Amino acid sequence: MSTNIVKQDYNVNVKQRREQNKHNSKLIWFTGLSGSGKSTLANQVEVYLHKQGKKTYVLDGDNIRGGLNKDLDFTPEGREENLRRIAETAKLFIDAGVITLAAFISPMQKDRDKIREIVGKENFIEVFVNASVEACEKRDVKGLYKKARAGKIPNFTGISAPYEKPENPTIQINSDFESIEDSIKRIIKVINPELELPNHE
Ligand SMILES: Nc1ncnc2c1ncn2[C@@H]1O[C@H](COP(=O)(O)OS(=O)(=O)O)[C@@H](OP(=O)(O)O)[C@H]1O
Ligand SMILES: Nc1ncnc2c1ncn2[C@@H]1O[C@H](COP(=O)(O)OP(=O)(O)O)[C@@H](O)[C@H]1O
Repeated sequence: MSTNIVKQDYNVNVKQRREQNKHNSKLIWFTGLSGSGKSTLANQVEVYLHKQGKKTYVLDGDNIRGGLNKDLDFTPEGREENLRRIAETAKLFIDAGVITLAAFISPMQKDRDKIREIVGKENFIEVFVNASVEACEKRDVKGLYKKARAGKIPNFTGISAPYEKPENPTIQINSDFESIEDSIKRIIKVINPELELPNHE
C-alpha cells in the first residue's frame, strides 16, 4: 500500500486537452462473451472516429493480457485485478484527451460497476455485445470453445465460468442476428453526441 501520497496538479489539464482536440474524451466499454464481437466492433468504431480526425486508442483483452497484465489468470480474482488495472489505464487515457475503446469480457456486474466508478459515470459508455454461447461456439474464432469443451481451458466464460448480463447498458447489440454494419451504425449514433465538447462550467 502506498502512503503519504500528495496529488500533483498539472499545468495542462483535461479541459485544455479536450478543447485542443475539439472533442470530448470518454471510455467506450465493450463487454460480452469470447467471440461475441467486442474486438470487431471496437476496431471498426475506432476506424470511423480516426477518419474524422479524432484522437482514439483501443485496449483489447488479448493484447493487455500479453503485456501489462501477463501475471494475471482467469480466476475471479485475476479478472477483477485485470479489469481494475485496465480501468486505471483508461482513466489516464481519458485525462490525456483520448477517446478510449476497451474490449474485455468483464463478466461480473460488480467489476463493471467498479470500472464505472474509477473512470467516473459521466465518462463511461457501456456496450453490451449480446450473443448466445451457441453462436459464439459455432463461430469459435480462435478455437477456444473446442479446447474449453475438451477441458483444456479452466474457468472458460460461458462454459465453466459465469457471465452476468449488464443490468443497464448504454447500448445493447445482438450479434446473433445483427450485421456488423448495423451494429456499428447504432453505436455511432449513440456515441457521436457524447463525444461533442463538454461544457466544463
Ligand atoms: N478462461 C478463459 N475465459 C475467457 N477467455 C479466455 C480464457 N482463457 C483465455 N482467454 C482469452 O482471453 C481473452 C479474454 O480476456 P479478458 O481480459 O477480456 O477477460 S476478463 O475481462 O478478465 O474476463 C479472450 O479474448 P476474446 O475472445 O477477445 O474475448 C480469450 O482469447
Ligand atoms: N453484429 C456483429 N458484431 C460483431 N461481430 C459480429 C457480428 N456479427 C457477426 N460477427 C462475427 O463475430 C466474430 C466476433 O469475433 P471477435 O470480434 O474477435 O469477438 P470478441 O472480441 O468478442 O472475442 C467475428 O468473426 C465477426 O465477423
